[in-house]
Amino acid sequence: MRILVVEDSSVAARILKHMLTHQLECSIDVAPDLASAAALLAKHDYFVAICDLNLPDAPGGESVELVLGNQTPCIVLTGSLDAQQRRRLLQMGIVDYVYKENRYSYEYVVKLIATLARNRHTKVLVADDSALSRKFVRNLLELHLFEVIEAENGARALELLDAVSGIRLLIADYNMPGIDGFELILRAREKFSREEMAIIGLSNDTDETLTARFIKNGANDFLQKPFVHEEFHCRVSNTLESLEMVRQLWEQANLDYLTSVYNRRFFFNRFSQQVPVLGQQGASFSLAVLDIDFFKDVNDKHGHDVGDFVLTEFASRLKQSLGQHFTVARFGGEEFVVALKGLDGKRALALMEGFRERLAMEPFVFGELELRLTASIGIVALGHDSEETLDSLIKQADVALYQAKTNGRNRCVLAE
Ligand SMILES: Nc1nc2c(ncn2[C@@H]2O[C@H](COP(=O)(O)OP(=O)(O)OP(=O)(O)O)[C@@H](O)[C@H]2O)c(=O)[nH]1
Repeated sequence: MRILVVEDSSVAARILKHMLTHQLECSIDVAPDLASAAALLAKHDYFVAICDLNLPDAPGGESVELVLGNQTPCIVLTGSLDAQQRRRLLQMGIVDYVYKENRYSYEYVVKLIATLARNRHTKVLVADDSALSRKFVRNLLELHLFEVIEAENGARALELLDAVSGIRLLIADYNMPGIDGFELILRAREKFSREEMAIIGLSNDTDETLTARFIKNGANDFLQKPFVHEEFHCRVSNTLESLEMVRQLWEQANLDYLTSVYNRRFFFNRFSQQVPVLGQQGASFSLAVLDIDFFKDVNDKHGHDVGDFVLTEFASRLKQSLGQHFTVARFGGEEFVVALKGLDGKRALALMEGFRERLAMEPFVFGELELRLTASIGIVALGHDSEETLDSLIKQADVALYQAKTNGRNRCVLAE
């Protein structure tokens, strides 16, 4: 990521350069005047430019015109701004303006650029029956580099939520024919939790109970139309920041810290209620417990770093070959578990045999080191009309695993 700082004060430019390079992965060019800014813009593509409004050879904000004319997103740095200048800059299409007041101003700039970099990969769905209103919201979102998708009514928004993966924010207008904003939010929340997608409601209705109703229906925030540029962006970025925090908390609670596959807690939450139901239904379900052979030797001979690498690589191979269809978890140490929903014992055994064989053939490479490793695997299938629980299945798979170990390791054993 390359950033242009157009700033005649060498102190301000130095502070910005220091903060940006330390906190973001980027390279910085500094232009102390308009002429050098023009030369740099002609030479490089910039992710964003930070522009001082008054330069010695451009006292009237010409640097902003130059940057925007070059299709580069522009953040304005200024000592002061009157209402007219503010309106003019926003109309010109700057990303934001920041007062050069104290170090927090510079921190704000760094945070804003980090947010812009994230926004490029963030999909936002705008559902509004008014084409004008949709365009206005789209323009504001695109200024902050979001990927925008539009829906002209609630039904279309629901279709798009199904068809397009990874939508992180839904902005829903209240007054829409057919499915209105409330119903859209209720139905969207049936599919997407608060960890997966944030929702902001919009309305030009003056009913003062709307905010509470939107939020009670599952929205994260609400904006009354007409709203100003700054309020819109603050609400959107606060909402997405909370979404990110919730996601991080969820990951800390449910993913294994070393390998990033699911942890024991997630696995039990997902399957302890499902297993008895599947048993009563007579559905096919198997469970495999995997344990790397002689893993202690890896730690003892090559150190914990290599041991950690082996665990991470093992988890990644397991996830790559099975994770798309089945749930892979690390229960602790070098023990992994896979829930094979839809597979009876015979098919589960064939699948795990395939994984075991590939594992044994492909060495683990860590720098100069090449390690040939194998795993022992215990498998159990849920019996028809059984009254099994997840705990009892794990115990049986553990017994099968023990047999695999005592029979010579590097093998799969299916529990009788
Ligand atoms: N590097 C690393 N080692 C771990 C971690 N968790 C557990 N271990 C080590 O894993 C080893 C487990 O070894 P054992 O259970 O004795 O089994 P083994 O050497 O794999 O032998 P078999 O299972 O009988 O083939 C122990 O040395 C633990 O210290 C971890 O997160 N990182």
